[in-house]
Amino acid sequence: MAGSGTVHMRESEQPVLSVRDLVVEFPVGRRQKVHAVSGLNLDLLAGETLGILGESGCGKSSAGRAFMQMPPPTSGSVLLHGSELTRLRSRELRRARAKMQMIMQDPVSSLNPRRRVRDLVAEGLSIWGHEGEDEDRLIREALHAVGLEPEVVWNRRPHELSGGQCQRVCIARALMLKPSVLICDEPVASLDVSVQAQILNLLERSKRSHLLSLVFIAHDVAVVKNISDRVMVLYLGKTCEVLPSAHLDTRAVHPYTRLLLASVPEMSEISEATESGSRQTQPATELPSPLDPPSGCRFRTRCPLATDRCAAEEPVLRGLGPGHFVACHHVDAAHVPTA
Ligand SMILES: Nc1ncnc2c1ncn2[C@@H]1O[C@H](COP(=O)(O)OP(=O)(O)OP(=O)(O)O)[C@@H](O)[C@H]1O
Repeated sequence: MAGSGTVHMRESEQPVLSVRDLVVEFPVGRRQKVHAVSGLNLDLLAGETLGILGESGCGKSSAGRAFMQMPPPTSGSVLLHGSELTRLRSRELRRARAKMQMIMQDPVSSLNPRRRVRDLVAEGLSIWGHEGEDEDRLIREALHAVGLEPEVVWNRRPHELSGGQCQRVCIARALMLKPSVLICDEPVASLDVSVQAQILNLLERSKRSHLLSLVFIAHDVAVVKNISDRVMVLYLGKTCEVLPSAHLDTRAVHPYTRLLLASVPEMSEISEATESGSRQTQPATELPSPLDPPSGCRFRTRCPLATDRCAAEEPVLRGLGPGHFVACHHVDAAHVPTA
């Protein structure tokens, strides 16, 4: 199903999360709309981390929020363990959604400032009927698991914690619901560099201990490469390329992926070494308006390879090799370095 943009590496497995033809649009005034996500397809397999990479404004957060139905997408399908979330209403949706939790970029503002840590972590427990005598024990265990001392933070409010501690509370709160999918939307972007690695390690550990699948949304190429098994590159709401993260810097061929790699010094050295003269990336320019995206290939206005065909015909996502898909008229398997 490469032509439909489906990215499914281990064909025999049932995905935990399947997204088909996802469209997210935001009306602006009477006539216009922001085309935030335009026909996204993905399969997330058990235990894998899928990175979604792209510049600010490419639609990463809109996609992640639409997976959660916060708000529901304009159209398309979101199947979680085979259950179609877009058709569920209120109570059923809350229950189904407990299996998919989201960690946001700004942990402080995603916590109710008036509530204490104990109550913040307890939020949502009622969905699983864990209220009652063992609730405090579960909360203590959850705090321990994310590296917080329950005795120290129990009665604290978010403003009495650091950003990293607030993100740990958010992770504890999410894990309390025993999700199978965790959507992490730029979970370290607002944190000090010294704390970022700790939170990334905690997410890795939580993934293993809770048998989670992760969708990891970020604009930071190095962070996405390090934490993900596969990377999906998004540009103006469309998928450009999907490939195993281990091959991101050596085998990526879409001109947009190469542009992103060129912005990372240690990766651009490798990219330049594998790049032919005709595939040099252009310097960064402005993202076109998502109110009126370019016709055909949305990247064509910034692409060094663009031709008339790119304006007339939208490239379809097609397979170049195992787990490697690209949507570009001008690259094929022969462009993928083999070394
Ligand atoms: N509620 C909204 N109303 C109108 N436009 C929106 C809304 N939310 C997002 N957008 C627009 O949709 C487009 C995609 O935004 P989105 O936040 O999904 O991108 P992103 O890749 O996650 O970027 P960032 O990392 O900056 O959040 C942007 O043009 C943004 O301005």
